[in-house]
Amino acid sequence: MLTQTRAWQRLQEHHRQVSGSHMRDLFDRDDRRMQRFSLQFEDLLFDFSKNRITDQTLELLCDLARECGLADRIEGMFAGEAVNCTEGRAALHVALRNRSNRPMKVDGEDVMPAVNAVLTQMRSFVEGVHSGAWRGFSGERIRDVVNIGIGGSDLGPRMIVQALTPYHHSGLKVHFVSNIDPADLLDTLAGLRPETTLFLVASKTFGTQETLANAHAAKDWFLRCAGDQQHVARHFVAISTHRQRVRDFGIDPENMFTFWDWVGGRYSLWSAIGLSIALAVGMQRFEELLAGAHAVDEHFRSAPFEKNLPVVMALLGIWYINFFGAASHAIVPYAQHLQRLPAYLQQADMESNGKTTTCEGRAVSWDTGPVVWGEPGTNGQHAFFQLLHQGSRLVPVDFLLPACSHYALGAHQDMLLANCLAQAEALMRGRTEDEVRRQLREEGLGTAEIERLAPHRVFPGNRPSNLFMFGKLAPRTLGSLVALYEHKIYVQGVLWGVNSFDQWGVELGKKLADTILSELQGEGDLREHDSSTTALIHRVRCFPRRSGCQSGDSGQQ
Ligand SMILES: O=P(O)(O)OC[C@H]1O[C@](O)(CO)[C@@H](O)[C@@H]1O
Repeated sequence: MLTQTRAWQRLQEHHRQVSGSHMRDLFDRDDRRMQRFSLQFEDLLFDFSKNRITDQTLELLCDLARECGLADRIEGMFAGEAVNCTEGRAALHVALRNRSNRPMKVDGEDVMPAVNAVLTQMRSFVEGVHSGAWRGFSGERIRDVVNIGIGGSDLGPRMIVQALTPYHHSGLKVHFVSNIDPADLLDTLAGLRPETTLFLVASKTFGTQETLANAHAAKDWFLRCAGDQQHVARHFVAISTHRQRVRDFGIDPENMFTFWDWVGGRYSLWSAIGLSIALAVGMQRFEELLAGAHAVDEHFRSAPFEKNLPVVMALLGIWYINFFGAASHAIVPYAQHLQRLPAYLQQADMESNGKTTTCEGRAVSWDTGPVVWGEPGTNGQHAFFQLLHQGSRLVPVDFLLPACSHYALGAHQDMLLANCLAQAEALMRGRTEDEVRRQLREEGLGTAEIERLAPHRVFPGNRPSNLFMFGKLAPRTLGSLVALYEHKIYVQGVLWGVNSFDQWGVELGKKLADTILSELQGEGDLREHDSSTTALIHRVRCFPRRSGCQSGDSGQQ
């Protein structure tokens, strides 16, 4: 039991001792604080000095990890053990980026030959599309790629493709369609020509309602132009673990890129699910992404906990969630191209650790995964930073900051950097009442006005943040960053005792949606629902939307 470990008890005591201290004083007392609480990994600097920690905090947190058997659990994951305890599966996404090519085994079988074979298949496909050897049915080159997938079959590739915009292959645009809202597919298709469009149907299970419905609609759109079913082969490829369902859909298994059940959906961007990435930036860049992640895997496996980036990231999170009661964690990249990183990490973290049952089937009596959210800076400063600075809740923040831009535009990048550093400093240091009064006096305000305004202009500070700084956002760096977060999530799952690799919590809603869908489309009696759901279904049935929308009266179909 986590809460009965010796380290946990000592951390509780330690929390009582240090929770009253202010980071401002910790910095003032120790001008080497940044050096002591930062780690360098290749191009990445991880500054975690602006946290409410001392040397002892870190020691005790590492003790907690040791008492929870973290070292064995890390090895277990790399050894292909069934760490996904409810589904009896390995979670071996690290094999997908195992650039050392050392054997990695699942059920006694080395998976590397199969992993390498798919990479070879991806390379030849990507080269074919880029060179124009792979053409559409009319003989024209492929100009647009549409990835149809959702959740892990969308968020990772979408985030990476956007993050690597400066590396995009000219002449090819990659689009993503995920939502079952007809607007998503129709808006995307509106600008495309079937003759020059390639669809990637990305679904681990090939059974996801939204993806299949969108893929069928895309195929209808394509066939309305191409006519002949045999042309589908030049325009539709599947990425899945499920060969039969791919065949049933009408995609030749020749055009299928496979992966395996030991790859979790939200950990799958490194697999063939990353085909959209490889098409966007080329296979070499994709392999650089894998290499960056692999370097982190080696670090994660070998570095002592105190110097182990993902372990330290995870322990800091646990410190705030379990000892300070933090309920959420903000991800704020100061990089427009990392716009989708918060959404990606939302799934990675919340679908992994949004659980309250331990692997042994017991209810946890401690808090688990936080609400992960965020937006790029500086936009976020003008939206939610008010609450971060002066709100009643403690929200730890991760800042991600490329020191250099791929673009040159006046002083923009320096302004971006200055804003990020200023926010982190302000969150930490705050502004005392004395400082406020002094400033207001300097501004020439009278005593009464100072008294009135001072309480509003005090910043408590002592608000924790981590900061990742790196050079330009390059594929290798990005691969490392994503792998760091993946392992952070695993470490937290291990300490909380939950299975980070299943997602039973999304099943119930999916099942109910199937039932309600047939009720919306039928006229008969409803099954038993609560009075609210029943009334809402009846309300929907009354809307004239069905004839209008389904017949495509917008003219977009
Ligand atoms: O790749 P698939 O099988 O279509 O699943 C898509 C997503 O659906 C989920 O199962 C649940 O929403 C995710 O875990 C997964 O990434």
